[in-house]
Amino acid sequence: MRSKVVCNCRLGSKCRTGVFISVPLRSTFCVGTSYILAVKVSYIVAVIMVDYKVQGSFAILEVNNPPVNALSHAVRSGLNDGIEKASRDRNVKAVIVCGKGATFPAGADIREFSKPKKEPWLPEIGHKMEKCEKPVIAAIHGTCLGGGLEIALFCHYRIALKTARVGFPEVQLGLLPGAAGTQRLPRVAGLQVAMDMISSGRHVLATEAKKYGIIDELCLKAVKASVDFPYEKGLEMETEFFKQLLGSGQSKAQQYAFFAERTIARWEMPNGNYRTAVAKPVKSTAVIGAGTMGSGIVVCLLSAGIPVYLMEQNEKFLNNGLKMIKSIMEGSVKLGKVSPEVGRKAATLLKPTMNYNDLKDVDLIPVLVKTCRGFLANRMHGPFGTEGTFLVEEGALPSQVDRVMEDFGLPIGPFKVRDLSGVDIAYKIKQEVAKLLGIKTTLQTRFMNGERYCALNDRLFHLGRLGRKTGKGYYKYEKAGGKIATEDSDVTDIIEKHCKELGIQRRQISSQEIVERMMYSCINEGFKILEDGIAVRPEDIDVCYLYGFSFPRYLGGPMFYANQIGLQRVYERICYYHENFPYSPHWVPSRLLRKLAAKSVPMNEWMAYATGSKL
Ligand SMILES: CCCCCCCCCCCCC[C@H](O)CC(=O)SCCNC(=O)CCNC(=O)[C@H](O)C(C)(C)COP(=O)(O)OP(=O)(O)OC[C@H]1O[C@@H](n2cnc3c(N)ncnc32)[C@H](O)[C@@H]1OP(=O)(O)O
Repeated sequence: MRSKVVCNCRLGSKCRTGVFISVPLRSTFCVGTSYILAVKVSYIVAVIMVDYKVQGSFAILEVNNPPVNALSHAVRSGLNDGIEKASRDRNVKAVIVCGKGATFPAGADIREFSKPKKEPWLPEIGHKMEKCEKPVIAAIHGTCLGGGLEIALFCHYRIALKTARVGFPEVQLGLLPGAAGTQRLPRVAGLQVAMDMISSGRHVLATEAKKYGIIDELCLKAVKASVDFPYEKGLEMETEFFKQLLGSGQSKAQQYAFFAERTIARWEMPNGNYRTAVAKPVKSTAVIGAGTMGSGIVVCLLSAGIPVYLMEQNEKFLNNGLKMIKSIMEGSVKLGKVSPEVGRKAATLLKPTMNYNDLKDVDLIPVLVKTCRGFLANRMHGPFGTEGTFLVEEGALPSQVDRVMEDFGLPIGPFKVRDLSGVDIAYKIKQEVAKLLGIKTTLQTRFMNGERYCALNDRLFHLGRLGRKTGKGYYKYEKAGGKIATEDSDVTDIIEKHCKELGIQRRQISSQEIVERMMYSCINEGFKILEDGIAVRPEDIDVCYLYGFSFPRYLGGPMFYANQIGLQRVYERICYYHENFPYSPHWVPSRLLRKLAAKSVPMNEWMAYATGSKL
């Protein structure tokens, strides 16, 4: 006589599933519940992530791997077993593949990319589905992405909810679809649609996707193979390209960026955290100051459909700000960043004023903090800007520095940025510091408060070269307010005159030195920021750079970039520059970096050394 089995699923003794898995010393679970059998003893006994059910003459393979049903090894094994079982079962006439909960599988399990690879592979499972003599139907809802879409493309039929989204976002991870997507999508949707979907990834603007040169090229080659070669050969080529990309630093950085964005959302503060925080409705706002930053904030608020007062004391500045906002909003509509409707509505939501009384009932006034050292982004970017100017003083030209940094991956070089934000802004910030220190600078000043000082920017300011707005700054422009930067021999003359007056011997400066001095100086500051507890993890800094400075995603962020270079190397170069430039405090090596470099600490353990005890 069989003893009665009590199942540990939600139904307990009422469970009538009849197929059980025993977990030694612990429990018994039925197959087909929504439970994932992961036993928290020293080993995992069984993991079921595809529920197999037969309803009438349909076998249902329901992927059950919350939250996004990623195609982990356990899911792949479940799908593989499921399709074999359904093929054998005489009562089954058709097979449905679907996802439980929020979505159809949203792709391969990205976390597994950095682990030892385990069969069965997706293409193998897909081919089993395709060869199955019974119709296999993908029932799609939610986000059917990457490997999920590839599975769907292997099925004989695809049905989807109207609200479902499909796509190949691999490009955002520095990859291409690796389970026949590049071969099957063109056959289903045509070459043009396939190329567009694969190279844009749908989640990125096409303009950004263009930056992923190598991926574009491999995507193109793989998709082209779908027309030039038989399916098997095309598949072989796709696998080869996928492996190449998976091993690339670019893909690793993009995978890191994906998880970093999610990690930083789990913030903790002394008074609460991301779970306990409650959003307050914001119905009206005000921004004080119609300069570049204020106008930028207004644009963000208007794009989110929030009414905003723009407050300025000076009418001319107010009108300039309004013009700038109008032009940015129009540009955003043109680029498809905001819808034409939002663009039209923006005009009604924006209320210019010169009267503080208008602001008395608004819910929110963003505060622009004016501190010289800054908190995170500005503090790290300080050395970056300073080193740029020093490089020019020593022998580089602004256009050379910009070109090198743009080649490195920045969307716009530091001197073009300075022309954009205004040479006068940089000048006034320096003057405020000098005033605080009780120092009066001249064009001959080389040290301020014991630190190296470069007065080149001051020279441009005094010559009225304030940047784009005056039609000339570090570059010349087609007109005041123009956007086309052209090298200007007058700037070279100004730099040479400056060096001659101060007795500075100019020298050839290599691209490597430019990248190192620009990047390592701000990375060093980044480690000091971690040391000071201003950022709680390197991901905070990296995401700040990805969004705040459009740092190239394929480098992950400055801290990830440092990790990829190797902390030992970065530390050595910082020490070298510290020796050569002892009057620049940003080259004093971070203690945290020294410790991490000496012990080769992996990035996910850095913060254990930042808390003081190990420092
Ligand atoms: C060397 C030998 C090699 C041999 C190779 C030969 C065989 C080749 C086989 C290759 C197979 C390739 C298959 C395929 O082509 C490649 C891929 O599929 S890559 C993955 C593509 N998919 C994606 O990039 C989707 C990423 N996810 C999202 O965009 C979003 O998460 C979402 C699905 C739109 C949902 O968004 P939200 O609702 O906002 O939820 P979150 O984003 O917050 O996510 C919730 C939670 O889930 C985690 N997560 C999401 N997606 C994945 C994933 N694909 N893998 C792992 N984890 C994922 C996310 O991190 C969140 O968790 P948290 O980080 O908060 O803990």
